[in-house]
Amino acid sequence: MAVLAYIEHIDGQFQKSSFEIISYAKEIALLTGTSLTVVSIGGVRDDSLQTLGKYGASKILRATGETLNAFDSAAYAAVIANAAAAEDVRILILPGSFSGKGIAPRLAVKLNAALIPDVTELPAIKETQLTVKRNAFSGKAFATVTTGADKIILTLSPNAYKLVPREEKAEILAFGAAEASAPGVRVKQVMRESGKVSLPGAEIVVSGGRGMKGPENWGMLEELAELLGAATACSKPVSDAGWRPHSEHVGQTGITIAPNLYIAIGISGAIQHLAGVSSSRVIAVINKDPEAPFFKAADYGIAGDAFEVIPKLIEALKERG
Ligand SMILES: Cc1cc2nc3c(=O)[nH]c(=O)nc-3n(C[C@H](O)[C@H](O)[C@H](O)COP(=O)(O)OP(=O)(O)OC[C@H]3O[C@@H](n4cnc5c(N)ncnc54)[C@H](O)[C@@H]3O)c2cc1C
Repeated sequence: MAVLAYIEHIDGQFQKSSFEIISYAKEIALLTGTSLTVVSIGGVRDDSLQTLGKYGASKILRATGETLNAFDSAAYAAVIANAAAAEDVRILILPGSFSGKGIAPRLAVKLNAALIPDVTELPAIKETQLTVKRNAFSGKAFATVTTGADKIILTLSPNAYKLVPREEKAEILAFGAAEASAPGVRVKQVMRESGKVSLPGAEIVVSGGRGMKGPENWGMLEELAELLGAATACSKPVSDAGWRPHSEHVGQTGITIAPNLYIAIGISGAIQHLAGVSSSRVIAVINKDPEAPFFKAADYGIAGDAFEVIPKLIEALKERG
């Protein structure tokens, strides 16, 4: 019984999160003495697919077709379900991303599988029982879940597993598109902001809150982000006010991120905000109120006015070159 991993790409390019999925899935295949099959959906060039061999993908099923050019959770779930049946799979690994969260429940229903979302560690597998740790309550707690189900789907939290370099020669096989019914919503065009670091998989995130006073002050956050190679994010009231796009809103009702470094500027640290960022490896807070709750969750803190601190940080980074 093989292990199957679904990996996503942006315009044909794989991100670090996909290599994490393959590293993690390969380790489970080794633990269970089985093989790993990777499913890639949509237009990806052969040379990009070949790079997956560096993390242990030796068999890649590539599904292409008109209905698969834009993300559609029903169509993608149908392809992965077909691949799981063809490969006689017990354990499926999906990213804990927007698309993974859309596909996983549909797939669980199709395959009559147990779904364990947001796992953070390798599972312990004893005979038919699989036990794994997962994030619970928006990252405020961990749960340890055991299942003996015939089919098991795990979604892996971003940045939860290391990259494990391996040298495998990837064999790429064309896989038939699913007979998915016509999607209810048809995507006509996808426009991406080019040249910006994408928030979900970013290593460093510079985030601003209501303490930034208004959208006209975001220039310095963007400059800081650019110098650090970081993505930008914001608190909910900031996106609600239209200062920043909703795609940047992190927290309980926004997206969940787990970068290596999260820099929170002028954000109070409400529990609903922390729910989306508390898995960050290092948290640095800049707030003019030394009593701001965010300092309790921070690894580093600067109690100071953002309008004085940020220009100094920018200057120091420029001097460093
Ligand atoms: C059901 C529900 C869901 C929610 N979901 C989310 C969510 O997903 N994400 C989210 O972010 N919020 C969410 N919220 C809102 C959350 O409770 C907070 O209201 C919000 O996070 C506060 O945003 P803020 O920290 O930007 O603003 P504020 O609370 O107004 O804090 C601004 C901070 O900036 C500091 N400051 C002011 N001026 C400066 C300066 N010059 N320099 C440095 N610091 C300065 C202040 O000291 C203060 O700490 C949710 C609320 C509810 C009820």
